[in-house]
Amino acid sequence: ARAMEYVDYDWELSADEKVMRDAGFIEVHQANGLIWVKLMYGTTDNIAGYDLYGDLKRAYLHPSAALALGRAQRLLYAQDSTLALCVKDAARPLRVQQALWDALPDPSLRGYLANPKTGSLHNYGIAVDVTLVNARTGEELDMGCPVDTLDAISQPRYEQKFLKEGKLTQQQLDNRLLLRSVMTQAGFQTIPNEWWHFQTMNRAQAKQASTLIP
Ligand SMILES: C[C@@H](N)C(=O)N[C@H](C)C(=O)O
Ligand SMILES: [Zn+2]
Repeated sequence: ARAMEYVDYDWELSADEKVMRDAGFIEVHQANGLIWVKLMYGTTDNIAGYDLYGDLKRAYLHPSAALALGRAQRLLYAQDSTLALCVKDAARPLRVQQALWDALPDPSLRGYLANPKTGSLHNYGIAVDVTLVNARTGEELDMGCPVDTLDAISQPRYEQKFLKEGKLTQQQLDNRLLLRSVMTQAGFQTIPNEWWHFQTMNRAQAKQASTLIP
């Protein structure tokens, strides 16, 4: 056997990525290479206002969510090949969940974030925050508000009301509905508070099936 076959590529992975890989998580581009990834907590443009990820640059998910995301991208491509999914967050270490919780300006906003005491499905690699982009340029479609807008305008349960009040346009709602359609057909569940958040199982199932990333 040639020496190259024994090269260990661990040095390419950050400490978080090694933990995620050892937990059996899959990097989303292995599920589908057309998916865009722009991890919002790896920039300063997020609800905490600082970079929470450092050298964690790639998006990982538990296989149930990674494979479903690959299916969603294929469904989207079949429907409109000019669009692509864009992952804004995927597996998220628990310490980042705590940092987000601590950075929330107002306790009344905690409906938009899972309590780190119980853990988020993101901490198990079971949840993904995702939007639609132009497949060529990566420009995000108008969903009526950006991902992680901590306001009622983000909540799918109020969309019809906001449409009637003129606070959401039909095009913005159609964009959300297209995203929701491909994600749910692919096997994801929605939540009532956030148009961008999707998950493949509940917390009890996640505790059985997956690993909490510390
Ligand atoms: C903060 C937002 N991106 C998010 O992920 N919220 C859900 C509810 C979570 O923390 O699991
Ligand atoms: Zn989420």
